[in-house]
Amino acid sequence: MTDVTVEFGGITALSGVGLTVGSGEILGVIGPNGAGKTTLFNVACGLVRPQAGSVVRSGEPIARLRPKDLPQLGMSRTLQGLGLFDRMSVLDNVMVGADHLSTTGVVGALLGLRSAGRDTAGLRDRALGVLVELGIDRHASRYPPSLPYAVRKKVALARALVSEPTLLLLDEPASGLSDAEMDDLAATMRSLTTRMSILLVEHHMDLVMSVCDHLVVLDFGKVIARGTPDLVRRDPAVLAAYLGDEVEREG
Ligand SMILES: Nc1ncnc2c1ncn2[C@@H]1O[C@H](COP(=O)(O)OP(=O)(O)OP(=O)(O)O)[C@@H](O)[C@H]1O
Repeated sequence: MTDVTVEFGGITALSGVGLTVGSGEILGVIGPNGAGKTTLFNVACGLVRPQAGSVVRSGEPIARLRPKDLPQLGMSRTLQGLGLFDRMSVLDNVMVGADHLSTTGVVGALLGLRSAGRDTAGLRDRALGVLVELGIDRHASRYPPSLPYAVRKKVALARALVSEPTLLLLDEPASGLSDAEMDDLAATMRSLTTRMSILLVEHHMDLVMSVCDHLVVLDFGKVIARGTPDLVRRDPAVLAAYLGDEVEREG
């Protein structure tokens, strides 16, 4: 992103924000409540269009990024609300994430269109492969409402992975997870970096500090610090921003 500014009415949610997710790196975006993290994530996935600045992918500015353009750009996202289909099996939920790779469409296959059969066999294999990678293949034929939250989160991640993105956008993937589940998520994220970059927006400091290569810290819509977790952790501007947040909450 270069020089991205977003205003909602009179509120400046982002002001001249620039960041780069390097190849194979995990870039974390952190900041106190209201700092602009969600807005930044929404700009990255085309849900919010900035008033100024641009989103650049592989050196090319993207004129009007929309969420449906993400697969063609080698991008994929998970959202805080998991957005799984309750009446579809885990495997079908994951296959939906790869719809653009199929000529007839997964939806066509799910509707029983015969022409879609051969086309989706490959996608089914790929979806199963991702479920195996995430250790949830035994749940392939289950329905999301019958599964624990952590497993449903993995299904949502699997759906984002099946399109084989080279840039994965994760919005608060650790929310609602136990410490052990978070360790598992961290290991998964690290292993994914062999084939993709990750932009991580996350509140949970332990995860951010342990898994990210670099961090960008927002406060009141501006970048107040950037660098390795070790550097950012000791930055006085970051400490002051978070301390202010604590004081406000306690008050
Ligand atoms: N749709 C909107 N309309 C008006 N103001 C908005 C809108 N979305 C965000 N804002 C404002 O923009 C600022 C940044 O909000 P944003 O949700 O991006 O911050 P955040 O860092 O994600 O916060 P949190 O950690 O609380 O989720 C806030 O002042 C927020 O009130």
